[in-house]
Amino acid sequence: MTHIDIPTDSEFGIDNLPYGIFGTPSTAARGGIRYGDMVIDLFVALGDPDFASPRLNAFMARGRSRWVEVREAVTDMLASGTTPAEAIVSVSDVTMHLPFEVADYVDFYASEHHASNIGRLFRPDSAPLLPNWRHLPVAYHGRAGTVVVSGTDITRPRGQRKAPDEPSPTFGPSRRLDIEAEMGFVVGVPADGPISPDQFSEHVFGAVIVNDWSARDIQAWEYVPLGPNLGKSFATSISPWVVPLLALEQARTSTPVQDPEPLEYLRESRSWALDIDLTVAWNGHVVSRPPYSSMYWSPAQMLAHETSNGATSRTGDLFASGTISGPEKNQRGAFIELTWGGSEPVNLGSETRTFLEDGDEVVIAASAPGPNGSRIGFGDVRGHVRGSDLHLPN
Ligand SMILES: O=C(O)/C=C/C(=O)CC(=O)CC(=O)O
Ligand SMILES: [Ca+2]
Ligand SMILES: [Mg+2]
Repeated sequence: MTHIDIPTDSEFGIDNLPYGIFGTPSTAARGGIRYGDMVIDLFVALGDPDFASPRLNAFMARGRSRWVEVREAVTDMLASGTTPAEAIVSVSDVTMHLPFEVADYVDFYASEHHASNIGRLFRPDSAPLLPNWRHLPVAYHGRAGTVVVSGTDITRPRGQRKAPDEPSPTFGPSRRLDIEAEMGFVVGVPADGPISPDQFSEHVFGAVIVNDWSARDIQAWEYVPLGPNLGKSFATSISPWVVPLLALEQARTSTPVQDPEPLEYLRESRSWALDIDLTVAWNGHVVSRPPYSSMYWSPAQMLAHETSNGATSRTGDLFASGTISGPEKNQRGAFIELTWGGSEPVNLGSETRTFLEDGDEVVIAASAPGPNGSRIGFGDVRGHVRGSDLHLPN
């Protein structure tokens, strides 16, 4: 039995306890909880076979009463110094894996600042926000099978690109590869129909950071009228630690005033808007600090909308917020906004950038307020851009 000491200001303290899938050179991938700079092997510590699995899906499907039970058992174990020594692994000795099998992946567009900026850049001749935007959380279906864990290299996608001044498209590596800093939410308990905003915490297990890589040249040419496809489907990265909703009580806040008042099925009795601060670092330089609290639609409203037509939900369904951009320039969560379509390069020390170059690395980190002045860390999601090495079709 071991008492684990961690720094009092750790973002992975007793009030956080996020879940992930870790492996070591001697153990296969399985479920663990992060505490300070340690990972607690939950299969060894609790003997629960759900944690012998290389994905969290079985545990996530158990539901809220089991989530509370395990959280309490781990909290008691850590507080009483009774963690079995053989269940404690240093984070520096583990490889983190994709935490859950992604069932479906839907990406929203819930930031008014992002939607207005993108509207101006993509559709300069129309009003920046389309007429539906304040009535429903706009979204598109992404590609679940290309959601990857933080640390996975991102190969520059190829595709059809056509700038407005080019007479016809060409095929080749994207010249405008971008990021999107977002938060994602994962469904634990399936549903056979609508999930009202007030049922959110019965179904949603937790949250991760998302980087929705986007090839703006491919996207701009392909997206009319059906929305993004190959410009985004090549990869979406998520952080390895799933912060349970149970750790986010102190982070709950309210959305900005929603005017017009949303239709009844989108109304929350207490909002699931969350106060989460993100940072975006490009080759080690922090270029943006997007505030999640500025999002117009809450995650409970997004899930309510996505299921409002009667569609079923599955364990592992991932839905992301959409790019998080605040009102200020240094709060924009995509480089296309930060550099205003590539016309205002950002400084990275001795270099400048508009879009991503091969070899670049992007790290998005996030944290939220916890009890008694503590911070709840999400860790980070990182990705390194590799040159395109796919064959060109003839
Ligand atoms: O407005 C458009 O045509 C496209 C918007 C996006 O690229 C946004 C998207 O993926 C959703 C988001 O991240 O907000
Ligand atoms: Ca996106
Ligand atoms: Mg993507």
